[in-house]
Amino acid sequence: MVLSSVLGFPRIGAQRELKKTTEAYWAGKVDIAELERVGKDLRAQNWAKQQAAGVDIIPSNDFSYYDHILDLSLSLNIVAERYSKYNLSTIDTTFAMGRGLQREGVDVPANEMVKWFDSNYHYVRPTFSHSTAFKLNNTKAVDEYLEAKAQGIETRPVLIGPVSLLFLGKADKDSQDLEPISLLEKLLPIYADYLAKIAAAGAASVQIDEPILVLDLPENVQAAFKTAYEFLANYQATLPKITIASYFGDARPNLAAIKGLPVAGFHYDFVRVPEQLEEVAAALTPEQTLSVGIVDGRNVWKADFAKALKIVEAAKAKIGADRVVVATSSSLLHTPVTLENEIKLNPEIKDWLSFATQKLDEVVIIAKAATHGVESVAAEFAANAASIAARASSSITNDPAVRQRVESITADQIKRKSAFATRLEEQKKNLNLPSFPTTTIGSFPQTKEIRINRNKFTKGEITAAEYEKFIEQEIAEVVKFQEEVGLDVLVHGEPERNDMVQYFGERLKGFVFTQNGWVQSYGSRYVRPPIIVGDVSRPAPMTVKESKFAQSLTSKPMKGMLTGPVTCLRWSFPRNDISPKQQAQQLALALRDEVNDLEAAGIYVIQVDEPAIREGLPLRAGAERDDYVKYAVESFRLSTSGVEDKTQIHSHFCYSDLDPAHIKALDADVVSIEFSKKDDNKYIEEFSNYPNHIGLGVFDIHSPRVPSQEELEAKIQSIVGVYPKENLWVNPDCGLKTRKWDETKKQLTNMVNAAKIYREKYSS
Ligand code: MET
Ligand SMILES: [Zn+2]
Repeated sequence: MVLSSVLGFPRIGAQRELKKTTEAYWAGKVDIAELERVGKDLRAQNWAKQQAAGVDIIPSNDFSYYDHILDLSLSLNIVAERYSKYNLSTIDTTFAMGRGLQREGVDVPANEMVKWFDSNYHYVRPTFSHSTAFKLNNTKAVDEYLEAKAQGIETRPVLIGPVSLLFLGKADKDSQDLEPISLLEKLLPIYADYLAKIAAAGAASVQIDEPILVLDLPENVQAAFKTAYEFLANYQATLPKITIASYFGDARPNLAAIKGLPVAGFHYDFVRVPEQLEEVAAALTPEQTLSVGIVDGRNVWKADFAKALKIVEAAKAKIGADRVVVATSSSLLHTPVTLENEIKLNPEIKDWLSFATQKLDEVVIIAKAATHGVESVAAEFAANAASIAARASSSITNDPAVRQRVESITADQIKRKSAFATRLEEQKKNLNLPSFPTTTIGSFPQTKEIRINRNKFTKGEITAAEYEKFIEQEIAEVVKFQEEVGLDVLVHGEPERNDMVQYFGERLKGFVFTQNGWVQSYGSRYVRPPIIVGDVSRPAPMTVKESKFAQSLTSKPMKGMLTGPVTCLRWSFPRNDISPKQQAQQLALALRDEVNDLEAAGIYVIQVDEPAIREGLPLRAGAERDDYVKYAVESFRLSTSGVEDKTQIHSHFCYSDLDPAHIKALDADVVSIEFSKKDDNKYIEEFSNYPNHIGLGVFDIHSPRVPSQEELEAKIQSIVGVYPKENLWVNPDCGLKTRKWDETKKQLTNMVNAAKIYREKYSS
């Protein structure tokens, strides 16, 4: 019998219940009991849903109020003294580590937050130091297992594995010489103890995620798998059966490191890399099971049942039905909760889609077909085949004019007219900026008022003219504020944008939108990625009106603000019927028209944000990665190279460890990079010979905390020591949309004043 399995389910709730309560808790509007009640409710619903769908292996401990990696850090006491010294409750420590905390007697910044592999989820990076003393602080996984059991549902707890936990963490400030993986032997007994408690509670098996198996790993990390899992196998107490889960890529290069480990089975992602079946199956011992991840945990398209079944059948043929499990490729955390409430979607397109809830059925149906034959689910298979065929032949997906334009892209289109040095001279004349110019990354606080008005407009309660007037007022306020505080390159504040990708998607042909398709990005920040269904083009200008209006209010340069082609692609659900490269090129051409239109309208500083460029980088070195870098860079250049030398192109990056070579290749005149939480010296040096101009973020915009002017001066000082000062800009890490106005005012005032100190210091 082939069992069905789910690696994790979205925890946010179909109506974003988790966000609403967490934010209410932060605002002091609900107490911890209410927060926990909502959490419990969500878990109960998710388990019940999976049970009702007939899923055999249902996960628990996939729930989190903020981030599941952070939760494990707390459970294992990976909590720096700067947090633990306040003796906050577990949940408040979690939030302090996730988002920083500043209130009476407490002032502590957040831990670094980084991309979860190549997804748009972010985890809070564990920080290890010589003084890290692992111990079991709580038994979250046990508690949630028992909670499900009390509901009559047997679950398989999920934990991040010890090797990945260490490897994905970093050395804390006070212990920069520490290599976290060296702590493995200290961590293992605590980890084993945790597993023993899970077994004692009655759990027969656990899913241990070791997602780093799809990365290029140093030898000592490869060797750590053997150390870890042999230790666990030999532990004095009984532990649950372990399935090691890998996802998002190719595990083959690390197969030697896990082959023969004393565990019950392995899970691999066959949506991403179906070719790995042969080798990973051959590496199993005769008792080990193979969990075949075949229903896409990362995208919204219906699984192709026939294609999926073929892979499952191939696995069966190799190792026998009883050792095969049909599973989601990864946790479903990365997909929206359900398609049921999408009443506005074009029914033709809706029929091509499958969200987390629908994917439960897919896993169950494919497992059934693998167990009892396709006849047992004949109707489901027939309907699926019809839907797959309908999409392949639909006119929605193909626009010959767009295809033609992509075909005719020339080398000249991906090159600015002159080299940077020449452009710089033109820009100096055109823009007349001081040294250490200050700017922001684009968005200003998205206030309740903005959201209310946008909602009213969407619902038709106010007219387009009324809404436009409201937006103009907002822009005017933001411009006025920036002039008062003394910023040099202004922005219009992006009040008209619900989201930096959605806004563009709504104005481009080829995208569709959901009403409730939210996916967690980090903490209580969720995004509703647009879905690219067809060839992309720009019917009309998208941002010119707002930027032009903003420029009319000030004599300072107004920065136009666009989301780059790769980011539009990465933060949407992409098509799986044409290549990502083709989609990026289509987007780049549409954006090129917009950039040129902005310039024609008198906007001479234009920022094209590419925060997602890093996350798209294939996880391993090799041809696929080289190819990505090439088309990602070319798409950016295609969108920005149509302008004159005097027009200054900015780009912006946040969240992740970037490769300076890739950023350099974009040839933007100015780049801004998230930086404030990177206190390690190596980051300061990383971009120090960057040839064009650069602004390293001086404060964390994810935190309500207001750094003092002195703190910001110290930040600038640390940069000035290493970088040519005439190349430097001063800016925050990223946009301010999630901040409150009072925080923003204080933060920017301190930032501008700190920059002025340096401007004076070096003027002569
Ligand atoms: C995630 S990058 C965000 C850039 C955008 N221009 C903003 O300021 O919001
Ligand atoms: Zn950003």
